[in-house]
Amino acid sequence: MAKRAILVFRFDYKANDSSIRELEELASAAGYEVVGTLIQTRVEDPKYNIGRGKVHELRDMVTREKADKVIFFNTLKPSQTYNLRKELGVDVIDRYELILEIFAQRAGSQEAKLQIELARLKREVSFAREYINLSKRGELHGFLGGGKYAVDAYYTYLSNRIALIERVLEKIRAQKNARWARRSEAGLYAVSLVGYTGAGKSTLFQRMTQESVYIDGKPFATLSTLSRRTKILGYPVIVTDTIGFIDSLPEQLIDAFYTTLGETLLADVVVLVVDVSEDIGEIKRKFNASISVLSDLGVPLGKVVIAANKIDLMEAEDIKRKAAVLQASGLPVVPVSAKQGVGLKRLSEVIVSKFPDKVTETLLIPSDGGMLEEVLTKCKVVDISGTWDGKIRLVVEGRANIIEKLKARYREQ
Ligand SMILES: Nc1nc2c(ncn2[C@@H]2O[C@H](COP(=O)(O)OP(=O)(O)OP(=O)(O)O)[C@@H](O)[C@H]2O)c(=O)[nH]1
Repeated sequence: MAKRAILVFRFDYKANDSSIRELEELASAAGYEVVGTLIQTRVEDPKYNIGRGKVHELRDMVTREKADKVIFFNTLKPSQTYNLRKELGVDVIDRYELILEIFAQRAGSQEAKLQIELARLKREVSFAREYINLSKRGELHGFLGGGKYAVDAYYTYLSNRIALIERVLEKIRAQKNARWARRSEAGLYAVSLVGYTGAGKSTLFQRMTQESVYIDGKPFATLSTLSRRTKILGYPVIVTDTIGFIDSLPEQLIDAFYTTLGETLLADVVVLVVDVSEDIGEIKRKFNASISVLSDLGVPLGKVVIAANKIDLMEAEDIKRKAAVLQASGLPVVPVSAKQGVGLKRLSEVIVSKFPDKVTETLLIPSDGGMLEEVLTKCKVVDISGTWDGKIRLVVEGRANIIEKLKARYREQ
C-alpha cells in the first residue's frame, strides 16, 4: 500500500504553482499518495520553518489523514527536522531527501549507487556541522544524544568516506571516457538525448533504438546512463539516454550526478528533448533550466538539436507558435511525436547534418574475407556494385579517420 504523505510549502512572498505541481509529481514518483497539502506565506521560522500555529494545524491534519510522512518543499535544517518530528510524531523529510529517495529506488549501476551515497553523505556532513555548532553553543538539549565527541568522530568518518567514494567515481569516469574514445575510434558517432525530466527522452530513445527501456511516465525513470548501438540514416551510431534535468536541483546533487551527465560532453550531437505540449511559461522555464545545465557541463551549443516533442497532443497553430519560441534560441528545432513516431526522419536528417569529420570515399574490396562486414559496421554505405574482376566497389560515408584506416587496411591486403 502506498505511504500517505502530506506536502508542506512555505513561500516567502506568494505561492508558486509550478513548485507545488513539481513536488506532487516527485512524491508520486517516490510512491507516496498525497493526502493533504499545507501552504503558508511567511518568512522562515527558525524552530519549525513554518509558523507555530501552522505546526498545530499540520499535526491535526496528520492525525485526521492518517499520514505516515510529511514532506517539506523547503530545505529543512537538521534542528527543524528534529523539532518537527517531535511535534508531529511522524517522519519529516524535505525535497532534497525526497529526490534522494527516488534516485535510490531507481539506481541500477554501481556508479549510480555510489553517486547517491555521495549525495547522502554530503548532506550528512552539513547536518554534522550544525550539530557541532549547536553543541558549541550548548544548544543541543538532548538532540542527537551522543555529545560533541561522537559528532566529531562521525564527522571524520563522513569526510573519509566521501573522499573514498570520490576517488572510486573518478576512476569509473576515466574508464567511461576511455570507452567513449574507443567507440569513436570504431567509427561510431555518438548522440546523447538530454532534457527536462518527463520530456520524453526514454520514449524517443526507444523509437531510435527500437529497444525497450524502463519508462513509467514518472520523473527520473532513467537514472544511470543507457547506451545502445543503432543506425541513423545508415550511419552507425551510439545513442545514449541520460538522467532527466530538474531546475533548482540542489547543488550537491548536480555535483554527484556529474558522472552521468558528463558523458553528454563527449557526444557528437546532443538532442535536447522539450515537451512543447505544456504552456509557454513552463516550456521556457524548463528549456532555460536545460540550457543552463548544458552550459555548466561545457557542451558547445553548436552540437545541440531541439526535438520539440508531444506534438500529437497539439493543434498545428500551437506547434508553430511554440517552435518559433524555441527557434529564437538560434538552435535547430524539429517538431516530433516520439510516441507516434512523427517527425523522426527530419530529426535524423538534422542529427546527421551535425556529424563532424564526415567524408565520402570509394573503396574497392575483395569479395572474400570479412572486410565487407567491417565496412558495414563502421560507415554508411551509399552505393555498392561488383567489378569485372570480382571485387566489390563501395561508396561509403563516415568519419574521416575511420575511412582512412579502412583504406590503409585495403592496401595491405
Ligand atoms: N502524447 C505524448 N506523450 C509522450 C510522448 N513522448 C513521451 N510521452 C509520454 O510522456 C511521459 C514521459 O516520457 P518518458 O519518455 O518517460 O520521459 P523522460 O524524459 O525519459 O523522463 P525521465 O526518464 O523521467 O527523465 C510518458 O508517459 C510518455 O508516454 C509523445 O510524443 N506524445
